[in-house]
Amino acid sequence: MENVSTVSSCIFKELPHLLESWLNITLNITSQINSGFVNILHFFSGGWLDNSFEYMQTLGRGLNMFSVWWILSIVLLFALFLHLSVAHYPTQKRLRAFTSNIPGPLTLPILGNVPTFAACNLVQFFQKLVATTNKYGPIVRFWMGNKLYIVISDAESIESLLTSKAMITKNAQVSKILNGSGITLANNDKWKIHRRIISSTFNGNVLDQFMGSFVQNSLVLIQKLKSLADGSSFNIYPVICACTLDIICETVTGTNINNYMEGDDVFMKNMLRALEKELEGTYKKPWVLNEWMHNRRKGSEGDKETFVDYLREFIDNVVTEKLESRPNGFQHYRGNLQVEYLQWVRGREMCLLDLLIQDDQLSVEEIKEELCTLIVAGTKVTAVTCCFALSLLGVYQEVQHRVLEEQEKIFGSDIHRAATSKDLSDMKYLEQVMKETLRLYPPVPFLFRTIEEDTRLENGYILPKESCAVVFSYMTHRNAEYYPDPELFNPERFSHENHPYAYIPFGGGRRICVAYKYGMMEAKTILSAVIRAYRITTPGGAESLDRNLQAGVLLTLAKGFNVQVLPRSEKVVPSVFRDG
Ligand code: HEM
Repeated sequence: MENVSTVSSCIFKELPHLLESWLNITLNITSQINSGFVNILHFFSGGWLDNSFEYMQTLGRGLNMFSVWWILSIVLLFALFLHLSVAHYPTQKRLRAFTSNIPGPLTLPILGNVPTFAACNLVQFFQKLVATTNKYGPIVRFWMGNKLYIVISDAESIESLLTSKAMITKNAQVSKILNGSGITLANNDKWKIHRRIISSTFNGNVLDQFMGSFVQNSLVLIQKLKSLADGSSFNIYPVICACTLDIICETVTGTNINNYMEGDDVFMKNMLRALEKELEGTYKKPWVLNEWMHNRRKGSEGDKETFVDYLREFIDNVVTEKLESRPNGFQHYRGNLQVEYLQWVRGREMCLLDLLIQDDQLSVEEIKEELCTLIVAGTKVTAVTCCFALSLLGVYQEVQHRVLEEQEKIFGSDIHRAATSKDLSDMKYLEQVMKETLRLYPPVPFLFRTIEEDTRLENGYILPKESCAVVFSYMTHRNAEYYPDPELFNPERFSHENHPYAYIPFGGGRRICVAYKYGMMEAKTILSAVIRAYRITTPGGAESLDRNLQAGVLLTLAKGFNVQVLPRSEKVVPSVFRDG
């Protein structure tokens, strides 16, 4: 009885919000009634509804199917409303009490702000989120169903959040999306141990050894671009992504995935598609947070499944081969063979897998899990970084010219010489260009954290336990307080110090990107090779970037990274490839 009265008083309070949101949702249901809604019902029912509809159609001869949909939708919504009101009311009440002073858009009970975003594609979603954050300020709350998200974009709050010892848990939703538990997703104790091991393997000496792979695969990229360099516009993202995939597979497992797949590009295609739309799923369908729903949904995600299956198969085979080809065979793994193993490995080019085996702290399964994680975490994000940088250089020709001048100064007459790690450290201006690119377009625009205990921020707001904090780095990076004239692409702006948490393209605190040095070196090597060989132009100009920004797990461009590429001169294309 008490529940019923508190629920009704809550509804009364929210009545104005309800009316506004109901209008939104009505429009949505109407527009999607013949496609999305049928799919959802079919998904829930596992097929029985198909038969029932045929039966209903017969029964309802003369009855308009549209009204049958309406009746069904109202009954379902009402049942859902009742169930969620009763089941989640105590938690909701607590969360609302804590966040009543946090600004945010009007919400509908049960659905919260879902209707605001439900009809959006990823570009519109991103634009709405930016507009809402601009309107409400550096801390904004959103209700997505019964889940509370608090979006934060000021450096002080971000610092207290990311450096907090209590809050290192990544959001459960992201874990479900990636279906994994490597260090990107693992929490607490497991994360601490694995993080320490992986970080120690990405040291300076090892990164120097990876230069060979960075350079070699960049040359393959230059060769691939040759057939596309006729001045016509094309999407450079898949070509760059193939390069970063080769690099990461080679440096992590010691095997070139292209050779392994023998030219089968299904893996690559699935990888480009996989995970792209995941965030859209999260904000449009908050019910995927539910364990049972998630398990039912898994089967329908063909691209992701295929990609992860391929990757796991690749890693299984590579690891088994590696262990079997070691001097004393697989059965001696975890024995005291480090010295002997090290001597064997030293005669060859080292990869991360060698180092993890040598380190002897992770089990074979754990090693496989981490390799998979690193490949997923490291491929697209570096490709997106390179693509944004090339697109910006294509817009700002004078900046591109300065980058080329710096390259010519470093490489002199031997412009095709393989870059070394010393060359990379001399590329100061290119580094500024990359930093400015990552400021304007951070490839990971959101960092999700589950709040495990009530936490007061510097500005007095409280992040309540069980809510999800979202660091919106894109907005932080475009805050005029930290970056005067923030929309301007100005590589020189990095000459002075700023608040450390006002620049977070690699995250920050304890979960800062474990491979940011690797990522910077790899991207620099690729960009240096491309700029030495080709002149880039971005046909749509700067507006074509901002207009098409879309936020999934990564920040990308909805219509692709379209550029025009022309060889600088015959002499600039490496001679080994001239007749290729
Ligand atoms: C320019 C390229 C890159 C950018 C912008 C980038 C960005 C990021 C960001 C923002 C995070 C933090 C996510 C969070 O706090 O929720 C992160 C974490 C991570 N990144 Fe990167 N990354 C890059 C390259 C790479 C590469 C090449 C690898 C693999 C070789 C990699 C592996 C990881 C891993 C494993 C984590 C999880 C660390 C943890 O949770 O302890 N990243 N990255």
